[in-house]
Amino acid sequence: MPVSIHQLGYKKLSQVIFEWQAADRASLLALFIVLEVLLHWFWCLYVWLRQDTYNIYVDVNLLYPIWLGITLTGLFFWWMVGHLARIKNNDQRLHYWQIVLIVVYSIYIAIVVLVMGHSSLVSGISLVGGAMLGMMLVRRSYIWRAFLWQVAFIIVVTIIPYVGIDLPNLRQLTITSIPLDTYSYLTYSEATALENAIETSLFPNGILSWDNLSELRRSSAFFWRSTHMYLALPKAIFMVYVFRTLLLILDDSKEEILQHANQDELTKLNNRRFGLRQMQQTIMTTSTAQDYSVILLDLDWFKNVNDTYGHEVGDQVLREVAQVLTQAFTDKAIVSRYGGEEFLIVLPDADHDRAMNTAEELRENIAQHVIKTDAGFSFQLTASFGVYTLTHTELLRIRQECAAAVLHNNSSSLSDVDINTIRKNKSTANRTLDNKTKVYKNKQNNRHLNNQNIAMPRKDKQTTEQFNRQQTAQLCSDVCHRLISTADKALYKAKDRGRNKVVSANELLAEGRINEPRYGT
Ligand SMILES: Nc1nc2c(ncn2[C@@H]2O[C@H](COP(=O)(O)OP(=O)(O)OP(=O)(O)O)[C@@H](O)[C@H]2O)c(=O)[nH]1
Repeated sequence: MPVSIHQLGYKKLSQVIFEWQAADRASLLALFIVLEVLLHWFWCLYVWLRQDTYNIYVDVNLLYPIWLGITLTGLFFWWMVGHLARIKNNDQRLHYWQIVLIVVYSIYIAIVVLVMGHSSLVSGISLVGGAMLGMMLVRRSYIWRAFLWQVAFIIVVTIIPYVGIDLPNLRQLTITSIPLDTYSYLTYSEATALENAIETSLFPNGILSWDNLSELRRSSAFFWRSTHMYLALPKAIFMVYVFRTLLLILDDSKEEILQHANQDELTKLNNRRFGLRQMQQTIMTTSTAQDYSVILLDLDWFKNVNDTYGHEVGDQVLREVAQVLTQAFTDKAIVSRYGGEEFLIVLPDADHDRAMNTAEELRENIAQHVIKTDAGFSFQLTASFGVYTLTHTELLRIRQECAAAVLHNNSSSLSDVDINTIRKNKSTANRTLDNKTKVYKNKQNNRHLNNQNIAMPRKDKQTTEQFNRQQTAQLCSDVCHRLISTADKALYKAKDRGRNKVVSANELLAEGRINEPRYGT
């Protein structure tokens, strides 16, 4: 079905560009060309209606064949709009007609550019805008070639008058007589206007006055500048609008890609990777005046749900439990799907009592939640919880241990890697650095130097910073895994004690039932 403007009103441009079939997009391009050709047609009509005024600027004899050509081109592209949509299932014919479309349009616009002025706004916009729009809608390789031909064409028509060949130009008339020695200083349009003015006896008593000449120059320039703006600006505005929309679409896609990368497809919670990354960030940035808690929960006998009601109902359960979790928390909590039927909740500002109460509430909410299947069954299920809280003093200690470990690893690594470079450049270094740099000479002193950050060569500094970042990230990840594994031990105990329970890892640690996790080493 041919594309209509009516349809365009309802379709988002993103759909037009990315979701339509190739034939529909080519058909849309033909429709845009029809609109452009229509603008040109109305220009011809306007000049023809007011030819008494404009015949001093416009070669009316040339206007007629051009107008006829514009009319035929318009009809051809109007036919193309429907034709391209009709052959959408035949790839070969579609490619053939795409080439025809581009070739005919290129020739058409080349003629328009030629007769309107190849150095005008029209040619600039046609060259760039036409190519951009074309690339969005039809095969890019065709448009690229057409674009190169257009560039070559503009170069040729710029050079050709200098080898004595006259090209048709609506703004130009053959000059048969010119009563001025200063002709060489006049532009084409001024000379043309002058010539026409003489022919139409514009000058009173055949006398040329500079006032008349200035008036002619102004009116001629105004007419042609208005013409170029009329022909070029709608296309320019449209192009910028399309480009802006395209960028918005790209922004949306980027956001969507990021969301997919960080989100669990089934539950729409954070996925494990993103949950861990956020946990790593909070562990180093959260205030050390607050305790830091993690809750790990695992659905009880979930395999039975799958076995009894099927995998789809299992999925439904996971989605509904995720909803229960999302509704229970504020922005600060990090809720993620940690594994199959396991969820991780990080509360970066909760002390142990609050974390235990939260887990208890969640346990009750899940146990009370009724799952209703499409097949008409309804059932409830429970979950077991392991909770572990780091007090703010422990958090501070871990951070200090991490920082110390980074420093330690950093200096030993530096002594292995960088000291060689430094020694190689010893003579230069000795010359350029002050006395303090001589501490580079042995490993011990090198460490001292690094701590003081004295006149380190730029590249070494960057390597050190990068190394520090990697070390910190690695240690954060290590700390997170140890926190989760401690909570997991409590979860295991909850399962052991009959499920549907909340067990505190801190209590297990105090009772000596599990080992103290070690961080930062
Ligand atoms: N429907 C569905 N099932 C999943 C998904 N991911 C994991 N599972 C299932 O979750 C079940 C986990 O079973 P188990 O690890 O034996 O644990 P359980 O049956 O919950 O028993 P306990 O944990 O000991 O209470 C397995 O049957 C997995 O196939 C998922 O995305 N969708």
